[in-house]
Formats: sequence, structure tokens, C-alpha cells
Amino acid sequence: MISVEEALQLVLQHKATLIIEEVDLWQSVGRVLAQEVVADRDFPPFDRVTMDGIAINAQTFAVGTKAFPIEQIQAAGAPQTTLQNPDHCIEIMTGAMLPANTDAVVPYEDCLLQDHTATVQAQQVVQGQNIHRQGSDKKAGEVLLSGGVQITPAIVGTLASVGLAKVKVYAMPKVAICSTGDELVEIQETPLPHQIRRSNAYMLAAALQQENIQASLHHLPDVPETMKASLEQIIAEHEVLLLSGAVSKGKFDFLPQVLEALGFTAVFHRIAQKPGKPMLFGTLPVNKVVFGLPGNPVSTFVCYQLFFRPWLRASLHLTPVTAFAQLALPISFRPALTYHLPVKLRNHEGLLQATPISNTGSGDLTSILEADGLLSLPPEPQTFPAGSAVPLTLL
Ligand SMILES: Nc1nc2c(c(=O)[nH]1)N[C@H]1C(S)=C(S)[C@@H](COP(=O)(O)OP(=O)(O)OC[C@H]3O[C@@H](n4cnc5c(N)ncnc54)[C@H](O)[C@@H]3O)O[C@H]1N2
Ligand code: MOO
Ligand SMILES: [Mg+2]
Repeated sequence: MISVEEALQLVLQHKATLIIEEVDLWQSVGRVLAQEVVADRDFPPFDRVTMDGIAINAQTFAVGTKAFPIEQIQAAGAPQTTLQNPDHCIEIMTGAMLPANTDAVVPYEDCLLQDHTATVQAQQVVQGQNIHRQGSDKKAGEVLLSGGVQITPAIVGTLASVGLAKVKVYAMPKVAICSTGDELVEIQETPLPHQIRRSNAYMLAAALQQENIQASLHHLPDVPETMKASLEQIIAEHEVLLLSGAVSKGKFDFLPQVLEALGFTAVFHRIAQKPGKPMLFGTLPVNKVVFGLPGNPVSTFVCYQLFFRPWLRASLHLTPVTAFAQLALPISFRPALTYHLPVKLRNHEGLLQATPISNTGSGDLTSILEADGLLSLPPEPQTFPAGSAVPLTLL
């Protein structure tokens, strides 16, 4: 059996090669940018006034002038005006271009406006005050963003400001989710006493939806011939298979053998971890990957979080997420496996503290209902005192 670290390395050696597609800007949030974004003009593109008030020449104020006759008013969106007389002022609005021959803006709050004259009541006027200088944020031609970042609302704003109505992003892989098992029924059905609803398929579909992947949903019965025929069709139409169940030691766990008959090469089967020990991972021609997630709901969930998500991030050129939390309680366990524990997180004196959520095992789906994260306790040491810093997967 291989360790969690080895398993993850192997998974990451089989990244998907994702093509680049163009989407409308307003549909790009959450997607991964696949292009460089360059400032098409200076940021800001002109000396931008930052307060509503009057624009003056600071030198005029410095030699003792307080009352400035108003030459005109300049609104945001109007072309730049020019102060004709250095003893005068121009009324100016936030977002307007600074008028030529002025170099300071005094806010209305510091002025008295009467008879077409603004009298400055402030003690001081500093050259450059309330002016956002052209190019002070970024210069035209500067790289604002490189590819390999998830598009946030702030990025959408930046893309909009450089005029990118269409954005290049990595296309998401085509994913099929397959539940397996003759005990499973559709969610709208009333299960007989020996049956359960196929909740894992929906849990995985929801998780993928959070990644902007609309997966197709399938079910495979515990009959090798039917399983094979269905899988053949599914493989032809998808790049990634997320399978739940049928990977352990049971008499009806046919998945590994059926996959092999379809050209599957196992990269690993079984990981030294709990839950999720029976996980299967491998490849199918050409460049397709299969995640055989163990059927117990918490195992399915944990393996998805710990292997599929890092695989997807790496395929999308995103940097890995690393986080740690401190254990709120001491924990001891055996045998020597990596233990993934659903935890509740809270802030304790400025540190992230994790409290394990009690559960009855990996069949206990309710144990992850309130989980904010998964702690992964390595096989050694087997005793972790309270306060130990432990790797955390944020959910
Ligand atoms: N002799 C051994 N038995 C088992 C081992 C082992 O090492 N030796 N490993 C155990 C572990 S750990 C797990 S996890 C399970 C994994 O089993 P499978 O991946 O083969 O999954 P199934 O047998 O199909 O189902 C297990 C369990 O999960 C329920 N299930 C399956 N799919 C769904 C679904 N879509 N929605 C809800 N629940 C689902 C299924 O009904 C079973 O109760 O094997 C142990 N056994
Ligand atoms: O380890 Mo299994 O994945 O717990 O039920
Ligand atoms: Mg089984």
C-alpha cells in the first residue's frame, strides 16, 4: 500500500491537458484565466480628481490668496478644461480630469462658495492633494495578471477596465460521475428496507458544480457485462471518470476488472489512509483518468477532496493550496495510516483551531455536515498533543 503523499504525487503526474476557450466576461468568474492581461493605458489614464471641490494652483494659495473666482465647472466625463487665470479656480468633480494649470484640489467642505467665488478656509493646501496621478497604479503595457489564477470579482473588474469583453480561460474537463451498486435507488424513490438512495452521485455532482463543472450522472449495476457496456459508452464521451463504490474486496466489487477489460491501467489501488483505503486511480487511452472512490460516503468525499481537487487545480495551472490548523484536542490513533478527520474550525487567539467532529465511521455522512475542513494526521507519530499544527484541507 502506498502513502497519501506518494498517491498524490502519482495523481499529479497525470494532469489533464486542458484546451483554452473564450468566454464572455460576465461568465468568467470562478474560471481560470489562460492569458496574460496587460494594461492597455495608464492606470489611472489621466490625473484623476478624488474629491468634489475646486481645482487651484497651489502656488497662488501659498502666496496668501484665499478667494478664488470660479471660472467654470468641470464634471467627470467632460474633456479637460484649462484654468485661464492662475488666481482663479475651476469647480471640479470626483472622477474628472484635473484641469490644466491646476495642481491641487480643495474639497467643498474646506471652501465657502459665494458670489461666484470660492474662499478656501483650510490652513494648508499641498501641491498634488486629492489628485490620483496618471499611471501611479500601473503604466500602460505593464502586466496586470498572468494566467493560472481563478477569476475573482476584482479580476472581472480589471478585465473590464482593459476592455476584455471576452476572456481566455481553461476549458473544464468532461467529467462523468458513476455510482455503482444494486442497493442504490434514485433519490425520488422510497427505498425498500435493504436499499439506500444514491446520494454520493449527487454529492459529487454538487462538488463539481462548485468547480464550474457540469458532470453527467450515471449508474452502473453490479453486473459485469452491463457495467462494461455502459462504461464503454461513458468512456468514449468523457475525459475523467469519477466512480463511487465497487473498488474494495467484495464479491460484487467488479469495477477494477471491468475497467481493465476496457484498457484501464491502474496507477495505484489502495492507500495507507483512513477513510478511503480502497481508492483506485489509473488511466485509460488516450489521456483519460479514472478516480475510483470508495463507496462509503465519507470516503468518497474525502478522496474527492484530497485527490481529485488537487488534480483539477494542477491541471488548471493553479498553485496548490496549503493550510495548517492547530488541534484543539489531543488525538491518538492506530494502526499507522494517515487519518483524515472532518473538523470544525474556529479562530482561537488569532490562530486557526480545529476540533474533530465525532463520527461512527466512514458510512456516517452526517459527520461532514458541519465540517469546515479535513485534517490529515500523518501515520507517525500516532499521538498528537493539543496545539499540534496539522495539514488542513479547507472545504
Ligand atoms: N474485506 C474488506 N472489506 C472492506 C474493505 C477492506 O479493505 N476489506 N474496505 C472497506 C472500506 S474502508 C470501504 S470505504 C468500503 C469501500 O467499498 P467499495 O468502494 O467497494 O464500495 P461499495 O462496496 O460499493 O459500498 C460501500 C458502502 O457505501 C455505500 N454506497 C456506495 N455507493 C453509494 C452511493 N452512491 N450513495 C450512497 N452510499 C453508497 C454502499 O451502500 C455501502 O454501504 O469497503 C469496506 N469493505
Ligand atoms: O476507509 Mo473506508 O474508506 O473507511 O470506509
Ligand atoms: Mg464493496
